[in-house]
Amino acid sequence: MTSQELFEQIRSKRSFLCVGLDTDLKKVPQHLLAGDDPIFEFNKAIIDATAPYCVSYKPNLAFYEAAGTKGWNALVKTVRYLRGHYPEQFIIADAKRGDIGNTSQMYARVFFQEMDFDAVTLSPYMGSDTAEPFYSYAGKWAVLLALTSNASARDFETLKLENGEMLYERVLRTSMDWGTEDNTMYVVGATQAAQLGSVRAIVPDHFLLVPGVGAQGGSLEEVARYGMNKRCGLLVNSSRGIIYASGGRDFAEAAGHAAAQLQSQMSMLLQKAGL
Ligand SMILES: O=c1ccn([C@@H]2O[C@H](COP(=O)(O)O)[C@@H](O)[C@H]2O)c(=O)[nH]1
Repeated sequence: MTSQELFEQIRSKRSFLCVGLDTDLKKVPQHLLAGDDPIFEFNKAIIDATAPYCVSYKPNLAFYEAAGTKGWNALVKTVRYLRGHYPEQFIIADAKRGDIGNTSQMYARVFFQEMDFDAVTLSPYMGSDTAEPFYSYAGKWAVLLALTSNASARDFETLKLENGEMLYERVLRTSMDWGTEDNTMYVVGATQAAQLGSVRAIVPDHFLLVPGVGAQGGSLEEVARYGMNKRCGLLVNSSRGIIYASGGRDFAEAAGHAAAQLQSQMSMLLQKAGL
């Protein structure tokens, strides 16, 4: 998918919502646990309930890997289900990978060839050769961690370098030449909205993946105010706030309701920006 196609999806659905599929067996409603594949059944119900209100899904790999072989199989089925039933959705593997070149080639093959994700999150800190293999797949995206949503982001990401720029700013400046606006996105936490102006000064046209609204307390309005560009340029993720809106039999309906509420706010923000 190109950035223009993603923008067209955002405009037509009046939403820049990315639903996080952080499916934890301990939080899956009791009545699903007796089935053969509770993780997939949970995801399928969440997807069917939320798809009208979002343009993207982001399974976080940790939740699937933690469930072993069953978790991995459920992830494969989830991606296939999305591709088969909702081909317009942009699917992000939140895997935070990145390793020496030949190992990164294997990661790229898993996520882009074996599983057909659109994008993978990467840690850029080992340098350009760790991201390069991901760029050899046409139409696929690298989503580089820039300024993350957690409080300890300040341990390294906001450290000042010798010329006064912060480390995450150097990451943006250096890595913007690794790819293009059609295959590179950056992760910036919603809890870091005050820094979005500096981010946009460096990467005005790139898409940003913004986690941290909902459970982490980030403000959607502030993210839009400081981060939106002329083609929206934002995918705002919410995971727990949507998929665990209810822990009962009505979990999917409640998730649909939570997603619809965010979509309605996003629609107003898009309108306000003239998009
Ligand atoms: O800076 C980051 C990078 C990734 N994440 C991930 O996004 C979701 C957020 O989940 P919520 O339940 O909506 O808080 C989760 O998968 C994180 O690992 C992030 O939060 N911050």
